[in-house]
Amino acid sequence: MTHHHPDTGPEQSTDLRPGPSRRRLLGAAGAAGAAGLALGAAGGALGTAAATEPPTALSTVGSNRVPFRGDHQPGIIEPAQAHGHLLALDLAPGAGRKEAAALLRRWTRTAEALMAGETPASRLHDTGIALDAGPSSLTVTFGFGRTFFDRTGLAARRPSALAPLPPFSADELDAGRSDGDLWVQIGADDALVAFHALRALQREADGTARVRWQMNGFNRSPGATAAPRTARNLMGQVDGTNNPKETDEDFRQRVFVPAGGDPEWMAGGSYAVVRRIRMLLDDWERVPLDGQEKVIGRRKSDGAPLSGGSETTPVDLDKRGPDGNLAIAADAHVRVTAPASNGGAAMLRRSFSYHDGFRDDGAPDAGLLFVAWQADPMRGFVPVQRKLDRGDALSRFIRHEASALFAVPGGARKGEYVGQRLFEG
Ligand SMILES: C=CC1=C(C)c2cc3[nH]c(cc4nc(cc5[nH]c(cc1n2)c(C)c5CCC(=O)O)C(CCC(=O)O)=C4C)c(C)c3C=C
Ligand SMILES: [Fe+2]
Repeated sequence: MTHHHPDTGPEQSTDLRPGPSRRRLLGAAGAAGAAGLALGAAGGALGTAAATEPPTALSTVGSNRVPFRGDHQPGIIEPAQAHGHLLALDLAPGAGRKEAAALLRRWTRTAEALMAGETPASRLHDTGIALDAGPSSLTVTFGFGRTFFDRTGLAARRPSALAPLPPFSADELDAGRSDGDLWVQIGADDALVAFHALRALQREADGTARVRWQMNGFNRSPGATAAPRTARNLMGQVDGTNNPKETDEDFRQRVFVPAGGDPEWMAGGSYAVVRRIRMLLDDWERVPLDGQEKVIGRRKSDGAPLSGGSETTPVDLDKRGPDGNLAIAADAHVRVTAPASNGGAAMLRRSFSYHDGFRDDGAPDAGLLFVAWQADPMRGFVPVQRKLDRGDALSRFIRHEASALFAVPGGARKGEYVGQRLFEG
């Protein structure tokens, strides 16, 4: 059971998560049922000594739990968490199909335990980093890069959708921070829970796969705004508004590979395009507000389209102002990226911001760990990026510095490990 708010951006569904807080609250307050809940919540007001109180219940942030098993892997349609780690690994020399399958088995067991808020099976060696914390909406997602299939003798099963992304003229890609045999995406609303998972999973790869690159990202913390809202990126824009919605008729078709699709082992899976996009914030922040809004085609304060209405009002690309000019400029980012401008191409964007300090030139090394999900990159990211590459207004303020594409298989069903249908199908 996973949910995505029907009308709003990635950050908006703290109240829609499966089983918010109840499980932990009951655990904390003993077996007192609803009375325990009330006691747990009102404990402070009773003013009694801590020693005689049941332990204070975890807040909803810690207690939120995302199910690991299902048709799709977690970490795709759930709201992006406050903390993210992206990890790409290459198989070690000598590691092949058998070792890779064993790794996916270990990873599956550990990811399932961690997402349930349990200590992993190798608890004797657990680092203890996440002790005291609940699952905190932890999700772990696994993917395979193009090179994985050669190294494991599985080239015949490589999806054609994993063909290398075409080069784009504005690319300034760092090969060392691009691609990779294996990919792990970790998200959690607590930084220690996220790092704990990163460390546990990386250690389990010891001897089988080595870290190729690793990136850290973040989003707004749940509860930081008075009411749930779409998150902002580091340019200050409301970002995620016009994502495909789970309630859209074609949502699944756009995001997930159908059963009977090609290859069959990818049924229920999706393709993740990962781009590290640095923002030229010094240049951006010099642009006056109305200029910034023109670049995107939406108002900065509330994300409403410049064609009128509120954040969720559909964008009217034909609307003209009293001066006869297009309300949303010809090169505005939302016009260039709209499905209507790209033969219907669409993707589910689920990104993290990043900040890695300052560069030698004094500029912030900050931007977007752009993660886009789609059933087929040729009907999602590729046509849209081709169009952006020809120069939308935003291109002047960003640099694509790393790129990767991963096949993310469907969710593990009961008794299965992630990717089992690839290895054993
Ligand atoms: C190739 C795909 C895309 C890249 C790369 C990309 C980079 C990028 N985008 C923003 C900020 C915003 N993007 C917005 C909308 C939007 N962006 C894409 C695609 C890419 N963006 C799409 C498909 C859309 C939706 C278009 C539509 O149908 O309306 C918005 C507006 C709010 C929203 O709908 O999310 C913002 C803001 C940045 C900063 C960035 C690179 C750093
Ligand atoms: Fe965008």
